[in-house]
Amino acid sequence: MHGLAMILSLPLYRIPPPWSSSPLSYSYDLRLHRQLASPRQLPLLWFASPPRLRRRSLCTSTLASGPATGALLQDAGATAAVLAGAYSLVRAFDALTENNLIEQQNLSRKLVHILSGLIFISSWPIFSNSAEARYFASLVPLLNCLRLVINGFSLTTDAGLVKSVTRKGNPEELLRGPLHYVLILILCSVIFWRDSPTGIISVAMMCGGDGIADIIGRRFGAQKLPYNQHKSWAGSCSMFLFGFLVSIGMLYYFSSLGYFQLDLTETVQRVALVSLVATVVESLPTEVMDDNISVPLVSMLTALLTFNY
Ligand SMILES: C/C(=C\COP(=O)(O)O)CCC[C@H](C)CCC[C@H](C)CCCC(C)C
Ligand SMILES: Nc1ccn([C@@H]2O[C@H](COP(=O)(O)OP(=O)(O)O)[C@@H](O)[C@H]2O)c(=O)n1
Repeated sequence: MHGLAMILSLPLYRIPPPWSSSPLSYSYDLRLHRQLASPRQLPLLWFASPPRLRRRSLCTSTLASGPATGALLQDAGATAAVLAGAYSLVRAFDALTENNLIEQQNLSRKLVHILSGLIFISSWPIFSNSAEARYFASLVPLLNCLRLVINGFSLTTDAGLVKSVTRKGNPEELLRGPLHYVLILILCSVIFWRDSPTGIISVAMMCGGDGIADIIGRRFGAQKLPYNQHKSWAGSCSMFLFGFLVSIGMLYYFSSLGYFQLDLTETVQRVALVSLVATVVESLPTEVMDDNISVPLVSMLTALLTFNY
């Protein structure tokens, strides 16, 4: 059976809406299990199959080498691919700024700020279901952490990196916002991973919420906050809205892949609360803690208290 015919022969499963309060139906599991039992028909849904079913197909397809070896190879490949993606993203924005396709270095930095973390957590499903997968994934921010430290102390000079992720082009700046950013990604990968909404929401608020606040606030932030003349209503409102929408979108993405099931109404209420708390904290006129620490940490705490995992 050639490729197209094979794909067309696949029964079109309707993945139960991730917001359904009832767990995956037995008939769905049974049908998908039947489908996965035959390696030749590893369906396009393999990627989207609930993790517990994926283990069987992985074992089926790696009987010769053993499931552990298959998972190790999968995680090593995924780590290499995401590392390459991280390097390419920074290089791409460096080139766009160099060629004046992005007129402002700050805009370039903020787009790297928004995209890096969101694409990173979006890549989590390509890692295996092994217990070690989260540690492989955390290698990406860890190696970027080392890169920031080495360049931050000017042990080497990566001009493209400095230009793409610093405000003023000083290498020491790499040791503040960017370093805090990757440390949070390591923490969320190892502690929460893709099994909990907490880490996903924290990264979404740090990247989507805090990142957009700067872009919108700098451009449309004429009306300053009464208690902080450096922050504006436009920046804070955009942080709340974008942080909320990106968090909901990322939770939908992971729940549609079967990592967890969430009740829509409760999730909207809880994420709105997390986004509100993070937005208020970000707007405070304190310089005690970098936003890349305070925003994800307060999001983590609020999400843990509301989602309980
Ligand atoms: C610009 C960044 C932080 C600065 O924040 P702020 O000072 O504006 O508040 C982000 C720094 C990103 C870092 C250099 C690279 C991180 C890569 C990430 C771990 C993996 C991305 C992989 C994906 C495939 C792009
Ligand atoms: N809530 C916010 C956040 C930022 N901003 C604007 O974005 C600029 C940078 O914000 P920021 O110092 O929080 O930037 P980062 O620390 O996130 O890099 C501020 O000086 C404001 O012009 C805003 O107007 N309202």
